[in-house]
Amino acid sequence: MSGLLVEAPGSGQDLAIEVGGLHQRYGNFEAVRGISFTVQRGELFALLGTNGAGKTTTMEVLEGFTRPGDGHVRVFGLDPWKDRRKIRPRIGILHQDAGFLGDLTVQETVTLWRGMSADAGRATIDNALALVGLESKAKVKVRQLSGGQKRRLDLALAVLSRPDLLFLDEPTTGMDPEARFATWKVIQDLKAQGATVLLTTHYLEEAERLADRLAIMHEGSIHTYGTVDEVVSGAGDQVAFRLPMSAAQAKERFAEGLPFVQGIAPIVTYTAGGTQVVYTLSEGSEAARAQAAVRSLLAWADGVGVTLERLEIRRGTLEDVFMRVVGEVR
Ligand SMILES: Nc1ncnc2c1ncn2[C@@H]1O[C@H](COP(=O)(O)OP(=O)(O)OP(=O)(O)O)[C@@H](O)[C@H]1O
Repeated sequence: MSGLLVEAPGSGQDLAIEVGGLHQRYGNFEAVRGISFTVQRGELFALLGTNGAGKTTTMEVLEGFTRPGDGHVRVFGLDPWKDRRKIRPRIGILHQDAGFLGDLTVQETVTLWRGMSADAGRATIDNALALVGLESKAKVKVRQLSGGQKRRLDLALAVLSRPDLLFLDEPTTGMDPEARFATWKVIQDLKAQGATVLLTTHYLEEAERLADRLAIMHEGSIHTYGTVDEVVSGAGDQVAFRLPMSAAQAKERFAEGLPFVQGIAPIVTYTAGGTQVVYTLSEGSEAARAQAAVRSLLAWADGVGVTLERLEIRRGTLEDVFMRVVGEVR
């Protein structure tokens, strides 16, 4: 499904990023295989995907570090490679690995960075450190920071010049839940002040919390995209319950297996406390369908004389969609 156009609601000058049919190669290897998407100004767009899907490669083209291969790429209407001098002052970049000098303190690092920044006047060092909660570490050497603290320093540098467009490549990797939450708040605040954000992450919850729209990439192609609600609605509802018995007891009792519901086989997981059974109803299923599934399961349970514990109808999750995308193309 490469070459899908992921259109932002706006167009033309509302767009911060336009990518159309981008192909990107490393020698004979095609890392990006004809992807298309747009990001509207002020929007937060998340690129999700498996390891090696091509997310960082795409970011590097948009950041002006790599010459685009085939296809159309624009950042604020300009060519990110040819016009990188014009674009650079307007963007902030958080790389996966910034490569700090370990002997410098946090404050010295930010000072050095600020000296190289094209628009240094827009933020003070104290502000930048306060923004990411590193004020108390100003005099600490970078090599003494924890992994999550280094990631926060990365973010301070990326936002130092208050950029119009932020590229955040896995911004919360290595952070504890509290630091991750604080970082989400920083990103939301920057967005509220008008920044456009292109984010990559392996944390699906992060995308669910932050993204206006997202795309799931795998092996160089975009396989699904849309708002979080649009993407999640493709997951289908699930009907789930627990049987109060061990795997051995369940196998003995239901020698012929658990029933199919609407032609769908259950996914059965045995745990110490019981047996979890889940049916994923097809894409776009309606409440009536889930209700009919529950009815037939209750009839089956009455027939075999078993209690369905914690019986529920639940909405599919982004994780379900992600696993299906990855599973389908394997
Ligand atoms: N400089 C390079 N030379 C050759 N191959 C490369 C180079 N950089 C990346 N690749 C390959 O291109 C593919 C895409 O890599 P990329 O870093 O863009 O993926 P990603 O989606 O960011 O992955 P991850 O989530 O693991 O960071 C991978 O198969 C990777 O091995």
